[in-house]
Amino acid sequence: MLPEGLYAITPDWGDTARLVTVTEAILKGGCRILQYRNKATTACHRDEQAAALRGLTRRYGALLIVNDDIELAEACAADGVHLGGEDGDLAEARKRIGPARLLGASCYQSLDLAEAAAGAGADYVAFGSFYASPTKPLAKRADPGLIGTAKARTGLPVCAIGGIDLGNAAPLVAAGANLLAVISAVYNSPDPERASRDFTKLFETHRP
Ligand SMILES: Cc1ncc(COP(=O)(O)OP(=O)(O)O)c(N)n1
Ligand SMILES: Cc1ncsc1CCOP(=O)(O)O
Ligand SMILES: [Mg+2]
Repeated sequence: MLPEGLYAITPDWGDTARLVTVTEAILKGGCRILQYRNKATTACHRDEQAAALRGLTRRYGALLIVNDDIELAEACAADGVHLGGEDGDLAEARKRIGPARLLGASCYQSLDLAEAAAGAGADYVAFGSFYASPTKPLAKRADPGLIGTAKARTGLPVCAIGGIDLGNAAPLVAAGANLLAVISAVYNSPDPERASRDFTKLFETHRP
């Protein structure tokens, strides 16, 4: 079962001790779904970081999703994998990971992609970037109106991503987003535990 709320995604940090410390603060704040994403290191270092985050997420009863890499998701016993448009065929991925692991799909600004992802066996569909993203400044923008339509058309939980912070997140939750995927506003916060708690509270106050 997919939780709702903050979906923290790791930044491209090389320092595993710092990554684990800040991630632990985010989990203490209430986040129950974490994506391991590091586009800037070696496969060997990714193995080490993913294993550390697997141990940590288990201690907090949180799900661990691995970005891009089914092999790594299986190797670290993650709960699932997130794939974008250039990360392989979703139906094949579903076959490979079996029914037990979660499959998330990037749909950018496209309802057609979301319907195809649902047909291929995705467990959630992600749209974005909703705002200017410090992590992916060139990502195209998505309209919040997509959220309700995608939920109605796919019947799947919808994740919003891209430039989301505590000042702009509420309308996305009010529009029906089940998950808010966030990198900068939690990992670069002066108080990541508090940021996580405040994102979590938004779901109590703004969920439709
Ligand atoms: C929850 C979530 N949504 C979207 C993405 C982006 O995936 P993708 O387009 O494959 O880009 P990269 O993250 O691989 O750069 C995501 N990772 N997670
Ligand atoms: C991976 C990804 N895909 C679209 S925007 C984005 C990055 C989100 O990071 P931030 O929360 O720092 O904008
Ligand atoms: Mg990807």
